[in-house]
Amino acid sequence: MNPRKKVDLKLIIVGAIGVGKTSLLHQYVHKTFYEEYQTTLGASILSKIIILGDTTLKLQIWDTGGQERFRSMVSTFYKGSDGCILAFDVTDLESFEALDIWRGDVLAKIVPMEQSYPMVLLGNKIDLADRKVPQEVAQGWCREKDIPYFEVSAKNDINVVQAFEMLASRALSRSILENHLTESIKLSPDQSRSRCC
Ligand SMILES: Nc1nc2c(ncn2[C@@H]2O[C@H](COP(=O)(O)OP(=O)(O)OP(=O)(O)O)[C@@H](O)[C@H]2O)c(=O)[nH]1
Repeated sequence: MNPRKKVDLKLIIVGAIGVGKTSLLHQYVHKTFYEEYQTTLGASILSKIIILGDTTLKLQIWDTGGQERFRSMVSTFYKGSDGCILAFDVTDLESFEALDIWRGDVLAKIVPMEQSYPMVLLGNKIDLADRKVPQEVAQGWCREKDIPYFEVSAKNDINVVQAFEMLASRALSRSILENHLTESIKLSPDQSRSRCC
């Protein structure tokens, strides 16, 4: 039997203050949820190992604070990431309206292959009654950008695993493609020599 391939991926979770980024990550990694709110100062990292097909993936997930005063500082953590979870709170219209800015900040740090950089959008807190952002509006935003959309609840553990693992799977495909391209570039000088001599 072939041993499983091992791949390390760096993922980030980004969005406005208080939308539930830390809660989503804790629900995904530790299956826990805390009602009390403790803002993230800068960034923190959690890891999780998962198996996708014939690959063991070590996910290193960077949780970034959504406070405006940290925006420029946290954007330095986006570099080298393999994929991004954008999050907003379905009961907080401002957090949805800020998504273009968060997305722009992330893409500004991603080189090369910006076009294929994997993102997913999570509309969190769907367990609450006072929704302000209709599902169709969020779906429309995603359709334009070709980003998958998940309605989630960190509190009730709705769709959390599905969303993280969709991103992990897309990030893995992109990383395989990038490695493949890098290998072909490394090979090409020898190949051209063997052709001419
Ligand atoms: N009802 C409900 N509350 C949630 C949910 N997710 C998070 N919360 C609450 O929302 C508050 C903020 O959650 P955090 O996970 O700290 O939010 P954050 O986006 O990491 O916040 P910053 O680090 O300040 O940017 C906390 O009181 C959480 O308990 C959810 O799915 N449903």
